Amino acid sequence: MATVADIKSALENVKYPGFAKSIIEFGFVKDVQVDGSACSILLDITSSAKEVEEQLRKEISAVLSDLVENVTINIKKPQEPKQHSNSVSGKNIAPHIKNFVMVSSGKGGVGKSTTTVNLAVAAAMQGKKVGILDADIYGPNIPRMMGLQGKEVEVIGNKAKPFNAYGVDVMSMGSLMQEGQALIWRGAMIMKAIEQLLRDILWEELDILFIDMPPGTGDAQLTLAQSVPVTCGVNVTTPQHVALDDSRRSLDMFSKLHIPIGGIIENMSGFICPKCGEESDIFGMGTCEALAEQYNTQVLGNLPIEPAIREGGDAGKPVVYFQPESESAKRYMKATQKLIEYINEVSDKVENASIQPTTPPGVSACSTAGAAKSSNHSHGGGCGCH
Ligand SMILES: Nc1ncnc2c1ncn2[C@@H]1O[C@H](COP(=O)(O)OP(=O)(O)OP(=O)(O)O)[C@@H](O)[C@H]1O
Repeated sequence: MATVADIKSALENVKYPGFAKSIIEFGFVKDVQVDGSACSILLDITSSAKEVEEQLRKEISAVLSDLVENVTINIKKPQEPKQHSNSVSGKNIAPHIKNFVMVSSGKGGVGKSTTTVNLAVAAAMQGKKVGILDADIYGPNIPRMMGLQGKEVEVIGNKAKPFNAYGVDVMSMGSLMQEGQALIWRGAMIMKAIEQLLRDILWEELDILFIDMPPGTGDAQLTLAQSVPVTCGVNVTTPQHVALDDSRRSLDMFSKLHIPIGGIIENMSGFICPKCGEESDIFGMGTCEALAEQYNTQVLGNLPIEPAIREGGDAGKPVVYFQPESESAKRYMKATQKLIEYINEVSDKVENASIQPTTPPGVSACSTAGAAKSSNHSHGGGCGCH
């Protein structure tokens, strides 16, 4: 029968992967116990790599196979360093903002800006210090939706002060560009614009900055992910299968950029008749559950087509603030609560501020001229009850 000394002596033949010394010489073997034909070993190693653990398990089992029948190997190792969206660039150009939520959609017109506004206002109503950065350079609708259209930006030094509406700090490319001016955005310009919106705006200390991205997966998403540690992404989609295919691309992008997925908002999920209050299925309902499961995330909420949502958007009066008793407002509040819970779970205990900022002197974004596109589509229709 093998003894502890026999086991230790066999383990002297197991080299620590990548080194000439054995795990015994390194002092990584912390405990060996033998019980008849079984033995258990406790290792405490310095690498978090999966490959190192796998190799050690294989080699230990091999050297002990003649001595004992059953081997239990327990390995203590450091936690794998967490990948952030900015892990490669190491940049964090807005360290005083605790959490960044990237609101994305696979395609345009699905209600991404509407969702951003209502989630942000709901988060402020739930006591958070919140901002919205409208980075949708192709169609910056946030000023209209927050009742800020046409307001002049206040410039202090060479930085711009965000507006405040309904308890939320807001800055939009739309407020910095001259309305109606067309501009073709190319890669480098998009990157510069996104960086300036983070660096040259006097953002206060915020708990959450919601960022309304241009639709799709392009340079803007990449730049943002490399510029700050994005806490999580929220995907907005409508329930039709064609929209879900686009959403997959958007969700794949989150994964590639190491952005945790906070959840999916299924927008225009059914229709609530303003006259009878009845909910009817128009584009399909509940189709995002399977998508959420596939990406190991959650559906934050199913938002119906409700005229009050569109009217609130057009009038600059977010439904969650002005009609808190409406079904949509309640669902936005619930979705926000779920999102905040998720943020609390994933956000590191390490303060964002402890990641060293890189702040080369920037040029004020206020000088940037461009286009403001307004794309408010109305979703009317009826449930057929009248
Ligand atoms: N659940 C809803 N019920 C009723 N109207 C809605 C709903 N969601 C969005 N809308 C309306 O649909 C239109 C498009 O919404 P929004 O601008 O938020 O979409 P988007 O995805 O941000 O579009 P873009 O790609 O142009 O930025 C707006 O008029 C908005 O008020």
